[in-house]
Amino acid sequence: MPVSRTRIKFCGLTRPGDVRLAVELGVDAIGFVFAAGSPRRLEPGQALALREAVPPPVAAVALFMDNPAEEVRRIVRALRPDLLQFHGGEDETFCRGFDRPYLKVLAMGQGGTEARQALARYPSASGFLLDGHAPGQRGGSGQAFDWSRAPAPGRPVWLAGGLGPDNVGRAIRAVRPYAVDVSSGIERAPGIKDGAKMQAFVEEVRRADRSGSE
Ligand SMILES: O=C(O)c1ccccc1N[C@@H]1O[C@H](COP(=O)(O)O)[C@@H](O)[C@H]1O
Repeated sequence: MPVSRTRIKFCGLTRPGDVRLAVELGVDAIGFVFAAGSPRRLEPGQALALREAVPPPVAAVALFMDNPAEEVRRIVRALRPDLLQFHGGEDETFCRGFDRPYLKVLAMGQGGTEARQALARYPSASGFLLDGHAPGQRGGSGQAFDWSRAPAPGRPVWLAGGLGPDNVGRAIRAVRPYAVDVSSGIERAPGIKDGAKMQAFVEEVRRADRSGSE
């Protein structure tokens, strides 16, 4: 039986060495944060240097949370990301206005969005990223949610929120997502990734993929 491969996205990288290691480990996507107030937010010059360290076919993802359209446009023009990720209250018209495929994030935390209704509001989304925070809160906080509430939208699901080497295997077996996304679970401090945790995360994903095909 063929091994189905769960894609991996590492997010919130701020150092070229972390980007290089992520590429060596074989991750599929690397996320750069432009959300205001985030400790992982990049300045434009820093972001360009990091983006240049992401070779095809690894995807560079630009993450926004209610940023003004003009700022998103400026970053898209300068960085040429492969994919956008919208974490805030952005509507469908906003999300599809930048000529790039995008993921819409659904806040799955307590009191969170009624996921099924939200899915229908974004027909142009390339996929949905399920995060553990409540609506209006920032992501990247390491909060998991009850995976049994994960919807099956018929479009790719990127599972996020509180994942790490210790629970990503269980998460994959519970949700069978297209991709898993991690930030704080592979960090030593916000924006400072930990090489051993990055490697352990990738190994656990591969292990879960192998066990799923047995
Ligand atoms: O990382 C941030 O600071 C951030 C800020 C605003 C919105 C989202 C943010 N992070 C993203 O949230 C998910 C889950 O992160 P975690 O693994 O639970 O720490 C991921 O996509 C982060 O990049």
